[in-house]
Amino acid sequence: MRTVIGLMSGTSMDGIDAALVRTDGETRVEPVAFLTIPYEDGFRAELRSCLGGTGPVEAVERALTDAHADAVRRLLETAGVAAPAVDLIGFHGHTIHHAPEERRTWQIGDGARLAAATGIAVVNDFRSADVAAGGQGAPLVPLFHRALADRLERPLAVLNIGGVANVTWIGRDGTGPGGAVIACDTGPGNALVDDWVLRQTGGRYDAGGALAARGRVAEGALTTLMAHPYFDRPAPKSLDRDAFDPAPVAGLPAEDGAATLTAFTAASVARIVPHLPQAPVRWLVCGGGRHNATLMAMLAERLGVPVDAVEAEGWDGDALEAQAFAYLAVRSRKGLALSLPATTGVPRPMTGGRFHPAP
Ligand SMILES: Nc1ncnc2c1ncn2[C@@H]1O[C@H](COP(=O)(O)OP(=O)(O)OP(=O)(O)O)[C@@H](O)[C@H]1O
Ligand SMILES: CC(=O)N[C@H]1[C@@H]2OC[C@@H](O2)[C@@H](O)[C@@H]1O[C@H](C)C(=O)O
Repeated sequence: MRTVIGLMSGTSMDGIDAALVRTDGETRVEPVAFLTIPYEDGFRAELRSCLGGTGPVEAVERALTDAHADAVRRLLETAGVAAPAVDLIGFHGHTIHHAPEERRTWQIGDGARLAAATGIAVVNDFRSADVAAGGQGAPLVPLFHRALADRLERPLAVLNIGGVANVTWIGRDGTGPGGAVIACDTGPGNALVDDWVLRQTGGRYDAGGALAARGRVAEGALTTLMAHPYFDRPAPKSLDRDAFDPAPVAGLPAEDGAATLTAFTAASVARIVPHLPQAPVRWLVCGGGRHNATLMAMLAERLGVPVDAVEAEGWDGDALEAQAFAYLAVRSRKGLALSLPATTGVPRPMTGGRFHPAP
C-alpha cells in the first residue's frame, strides 16, 4: 500500500480536486482526505482562453501547476499528513485539446515543477502513450471503477457526469480485476448547460437543475442535437469538451434551453445502451451532474432501471476522479495497464504516465 495524492482539473473548469488515498493500484483503495479548491473567475477565463491549444498556454500552465502545488499543501494540512509521508502524486493536469483521431491529446501541467514545489515524486501525462498507440486516451477511470465495484451486482454502469460524461460498463463474466469492462464518453455532461446558464443568467451552473425544471424540452432541437454521428459509433470513443454545437437551442427561453440541454445529456447517456453487450441492471452516478435533480430524474426515466448517486455505495462522487489518478499513478509506477482495448481502443493493454522523481 502506498500513500498517494491524486489531482484532477476537470473539463468543467470548476477547480482542482485533490484526494489523498492509500492504495496498491490493484484491488485496494482507502480514501483518507479530499478537498476541492475552486478556481477564481479570472483564472477560469484564462484557462478557457487556452482551450484548443491556443492563447497564453505557457503562463497558464505555470499558474495551473502552482495552484496544484498549493492544493497539495492544503490537502496535507487538512489531513494532518507531512509531505515526506506521501509516496507519489498523480497529476492529471488540464486538458486543453483532445483529438485522438489526429493522435493528439494535450494536458497542461508541469510535472517537474510540481515535484520541485512539493518535494514529492509526480506522475503526469497519463493520456499520451495511449493516444500515440492509436487509443482514445480517455476515459482512464474505468479500471478504478472496476476495482471499486468488485462486489456489486452486474452488469453495472458507473456514470461520471462532469463537463463531459463518461461511462464504465462492468459485465457479469469474470469478477475482480479481470472482469469484463467497456468504456467511453457518452456525450455532453454539464458543460453545455453550464455555458448556457453563464450566458443567460451569469450563474456558474444550474443549481439542483432548478432552471431546467421550470422549462420545457424543445423536442425538435433535441432531435437535431441527437442526430450527431458520434452517437452511432460504438465504444470505445471519446470527446473534447466543446465537441457539440448548441446552436439548435439558440433563441429558446432560458428555462427551455436548460431543459433541452439537460435532456440532451440524459438522451445521449441512454443512447449508449444499445451499444453495450447487455443493459446495465443499475447505474451509479458520480461527478457534479449527480447534484442536478432534473438530470437525475431524466436519466431514471430514460434508463428504466435504478439510477443512484455513488454515495449509495459509500463512495464520494466528487472525489472519485482525483482518487482514480492516485490509483493510476501507482499503476504507472508498477508498469500495470492504465487502459485496455475495450476502454480506449488501444491495440493491447497499455501502461502510461511520465515520472518525475522527487528532488
Ligand atoms: N449543486 C449542483 N447542482 C447542479 N449541478 C451541479 C451542482 N454542483 C455541481 N454541479 C455541476 O457539476 C459540474 C462539475 O462537475 P465535476 O467536478 O464532476 O466536473 P469535472 O470533473 O470538472 O469534469 P470532467 O469529469 O468532465 O473532467 C459543475 O460545472 C456543474 O455543472
Ligand atoms: C481528454 C479528457 O481529459 N477527457 C476527460 C473528460 O472528462 C470526462 C471525460 O471527458 C473523460 O473521458 C476524461 O476524464 C476522465 C477523468 C477519464 O479519463 O476517465
